[in-house]
Amino acid sequence: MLVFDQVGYYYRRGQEVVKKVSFTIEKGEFVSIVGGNGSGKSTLAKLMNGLQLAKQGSVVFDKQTASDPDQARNIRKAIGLVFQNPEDQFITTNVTDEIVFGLENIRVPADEIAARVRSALQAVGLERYADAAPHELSGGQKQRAAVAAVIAMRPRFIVFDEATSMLDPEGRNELMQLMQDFHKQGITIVQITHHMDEVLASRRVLLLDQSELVFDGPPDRFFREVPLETYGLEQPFAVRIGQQLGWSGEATADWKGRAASQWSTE
Ligand SMILES: Nc1ncnc2c1ncn2[C@@H]1O[C@H](COP(=O)(O)OP(=O)(O)OP(=O)(O)O)[C@@H](O)[C@H]1O
Repeated sequence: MLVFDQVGYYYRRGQEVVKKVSFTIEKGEFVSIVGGNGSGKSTLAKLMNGLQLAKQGSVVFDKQTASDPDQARNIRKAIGLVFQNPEDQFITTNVTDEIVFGLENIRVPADEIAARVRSALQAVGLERYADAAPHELSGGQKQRAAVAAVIAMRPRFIVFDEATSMLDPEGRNELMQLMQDFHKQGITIVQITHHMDEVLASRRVLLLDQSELVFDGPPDRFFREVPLETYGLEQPFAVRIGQQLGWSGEATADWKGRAASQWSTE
């Protein structure tokens, strides 16, 4: 569905920030992308939806090639991006206008817009905040408004780029729950995260290190095989607590399972 083939990218010639990265993400997957600071995760997110174009290799989504400007427009419509700071995403002065702006941009017919706004607000639980200004919202609500603007465009695929990182625990939980809900509805989810607890909600982990893809596999293998500290990553909270309390690997594994089931779709 989304195919990266030997993708390379640099902002300045000679300083590659994505090096020969290849992977395929199938429809309906829930994937985490992790890696240390500056390893190239955000650049990868922008390459996914055609915001940036590969300098080497190719990015193809459902037979649309990102290097073709017309096809890139289709990719941008199909793949939504949610960023770290919802403040950066607000362009208008209230929640409804924000959603409408995106819909007009992709030329949704005028008679369809009101219904799309309603269902997007409902999806994120912000029906009562349709007329609110961004400063009237909490951090979590702002991020949910940003998600509403993306979901209203009916994307088939959403990339969350450290979207939980500025939220308090309640806001994080709400956003993780939304990701799970969208995933259940068949939307492909990619989350970029520094929180290893959040990785447990996904089914597959891609690890970037110094611009290269160095691991691609399920979370249980990731936590078993990858020396996280080497890559500037921390063990999930439950695992750290288990270690500090001197629990056995078995007990820790059990806690990992319980932490995962918090967000599990099964
Ligand atoms: N607009 C830009 N112009 C020049 N260099 C950039 C630009 N954006 C990112 N970089 C550089 O590209 C490299 C990869 O950055 P990127 O933001 O993709 O990494 P990241 O893994 O998302 O980092 P973090 O976890 O810190 O957000 C870094 O060295 C960064 O400084």
